Amino acid sequence: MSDTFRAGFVTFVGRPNVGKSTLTNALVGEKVAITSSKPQTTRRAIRGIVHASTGQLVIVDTPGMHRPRTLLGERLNSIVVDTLGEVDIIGFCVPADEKLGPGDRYINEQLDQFPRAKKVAIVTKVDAAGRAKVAEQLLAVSALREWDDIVPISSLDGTQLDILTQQLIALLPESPALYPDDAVTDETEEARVAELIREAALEGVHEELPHSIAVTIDDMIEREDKDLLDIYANIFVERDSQKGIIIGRGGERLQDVGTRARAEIERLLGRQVFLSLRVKVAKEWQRDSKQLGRLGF
Ligand SMILES: Nc1nc2c(ncn2[C@@H]2O[C@H](COP(=O)(O)OP(=O)(O)OP(=O)(O)O)[C@@H](O)[C@H]2O)c(=O)[nH]1
Repeated sequence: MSDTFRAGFVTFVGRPNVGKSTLTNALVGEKVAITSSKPQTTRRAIRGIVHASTGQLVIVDTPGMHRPRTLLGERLNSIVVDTLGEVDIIGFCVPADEKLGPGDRYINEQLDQFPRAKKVAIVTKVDAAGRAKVAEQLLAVSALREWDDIVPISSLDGTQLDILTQQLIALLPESPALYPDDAVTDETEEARVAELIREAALEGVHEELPHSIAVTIDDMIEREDKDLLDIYANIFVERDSQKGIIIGRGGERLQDVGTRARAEIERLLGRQVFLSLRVKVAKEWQRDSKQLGRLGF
């Protein structure tokens, strides 16, 4: 072991649902990227920061690569390309419990455009596959290209996460720390609160609705007579019918979203909050560049 300190950026790519956000959270040890069983819930380049004695690993979380169908889709893809051009390491994630498919191969081929980045294959979810299947997947992945490393992991039970951190840091350039050693993310508190609300609103909704939800924060203000933070937020959807789905019969669903979001926000901020949620319709916001800008994309 040398005492060289290393620091730099990594991003995880892979098909939707392969476990990129869960891996980010597991490595950072705190909830920074939202996770969901729905594909493509990640929209922003969120950084999580892993601190080790050997170095500092800054994780840039990108949306899954996919073929764009809307303006939002195009912006997401351009975020991915911008991100990949800047990072030191690209971690290509494939799940152990599904055979390599055309989607994985497509993404792997895209990586040729980023010769500067080291490339590490990460076989995720090994807890969900038997030993033979994991071995088979490692073999299949190693045939795709000359990887700088191949690491099988599980974010769920923690298998090999320390090893992955060490291997990734070993591939980073020599550098002093890039962030203070108590920082876990450079996202603003407000952006993290908005993401937690979006995550709560996404739970249990189907099909195209996930892409139609955006959250903005109007205000976060201290209550005068109490140790309480008042948060005023908007949930934007694209159509009146979607508004009904979010609100639910007699407002029941919205109340439930508020309760779950508030619990997560209180955990993040370590204090009591009052959360006021309003559901608004912004017609076809995904296709409208002015509205995309207003909603933070
Ligand atoms: N069994 C198992 N499931 C996992 C593991 N990691 C993630 N998952 C599950 O896989 C699903 C997708 O995980 P995410 O982390 O949201 O996947 P993602 O690749 O970030 O997805 P997008 O944001 O859609 O690109 C969730 O239901 C996770 O609980 C793991 O190590 N083992």
